[in-house]
Amino acid sequence: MTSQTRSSAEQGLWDALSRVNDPEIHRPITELGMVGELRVDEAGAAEVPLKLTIAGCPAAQRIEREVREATLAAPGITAAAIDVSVMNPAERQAFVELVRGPARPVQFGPDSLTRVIAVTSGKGGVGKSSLTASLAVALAQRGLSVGLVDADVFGFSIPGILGLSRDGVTAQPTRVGDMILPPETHGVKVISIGMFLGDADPRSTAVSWRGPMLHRTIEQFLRDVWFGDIDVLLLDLPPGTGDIAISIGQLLPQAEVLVVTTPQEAAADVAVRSALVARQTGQRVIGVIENMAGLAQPDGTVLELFGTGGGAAVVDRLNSSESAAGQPPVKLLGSVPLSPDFRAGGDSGSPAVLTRPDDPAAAVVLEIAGRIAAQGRGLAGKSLGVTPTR
Ligand SMILES: Nc1ncnc2c1ncn2[C@@H]1O[C@H](COP(=O)(O)OP(=O)(O)OP(=O)(O)O)[C@@H](O)[C@H]1O
Repeated sequence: MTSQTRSSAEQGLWDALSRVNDPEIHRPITELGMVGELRVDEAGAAEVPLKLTIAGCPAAQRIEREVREATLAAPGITAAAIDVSVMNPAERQAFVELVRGPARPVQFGPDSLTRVIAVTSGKGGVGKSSLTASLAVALAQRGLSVGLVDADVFGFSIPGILGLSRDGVTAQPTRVGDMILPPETHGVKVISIGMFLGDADPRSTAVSWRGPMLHRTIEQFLRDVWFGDIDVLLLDLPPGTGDIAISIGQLLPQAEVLVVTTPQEAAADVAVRSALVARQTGQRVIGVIENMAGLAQPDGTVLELFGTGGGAAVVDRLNSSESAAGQPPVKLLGSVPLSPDFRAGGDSGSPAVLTRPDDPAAAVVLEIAGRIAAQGRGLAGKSLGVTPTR
């Protein structure tokens, strides 16, 4: 049925339904082939065939409710019968191609306008995942559309920190054909290896893969997981200078890199090394974040549990290294103090940047997010697709 063959009541209903968005794709269901040939009889009774992408679609109830409400609110409609079915394979393939385009390139290549920021550290346990998740939420709160890839395949913790994994059960991505839609939480689209373990409990499941398998997994995350037009993609890398860091360098050479360290000298040493690997693969280090800095005591003194100066030391060494030639100077973006509430927010899946923005650690992370958002993406080396005129 086309707009020419619809009665005016049917056209009014179609227009009303075009204001209902698919909650995962964020586009009108009428554009996505999810509404079939609708009918309105002379008494104003409407029949709406609604096609869901897959059986058991997690958003099914919400879509059906919104379609019913929109139908009953359309001009002249007196009754609504919503006939829910599931797309056949050809319709599903058409849906995927409509959303993603016919080809399946690795997303976020050199011509993408999405800023890609990989977060790295030398040592484990310095708070890299907590900061990456909190920065993602803070950037989303500033109105940016944000994706987050948990590439820390051995130590994946992002689903837990963001409340997508509770009591051993982790949110699952929706699969439509070969397209994977990442779960969204606190405004961030998140994908993690922890979401691909089937029924295994992520708390007690080890992922022990060699380099090629890791490379393929990251490549699949960037090819099959559909993030849409996002402003920023954050990647939580495993600590150190291993296979994943090198894969990211190959797959996303335009990625910018944030380095997380603690104030401790031993952490600073290895943090510098991980940043140098990133530079070797062509990535630009945009800043250093010092985490686990002094904890304020009730008597006003500050407990420097991990010493002081690690963040500044990493900045100095990166700026004085030979690899700094031709690079903009690296800055210390902030020093995040130790904070029991910040830790507790991550443990409970409710990041302190949302629930306790005045917490000293959360406040610094919010400030850093503001600084990163203000930097914008460097367009050096990027083809803008314009030809100079004389
Ligand atoms: N500023 C902070 N104050 C208090 N606790 C913190 C802070 N930052 C991180 N933590 C806590 O430290 C622990 C380690 O943090 P996290 O898992 O983010 O580190 P990581 O560097 O990603 O570790 P790995 O890479 O080894 O997985 C967590 O329990 C986290 O809640």
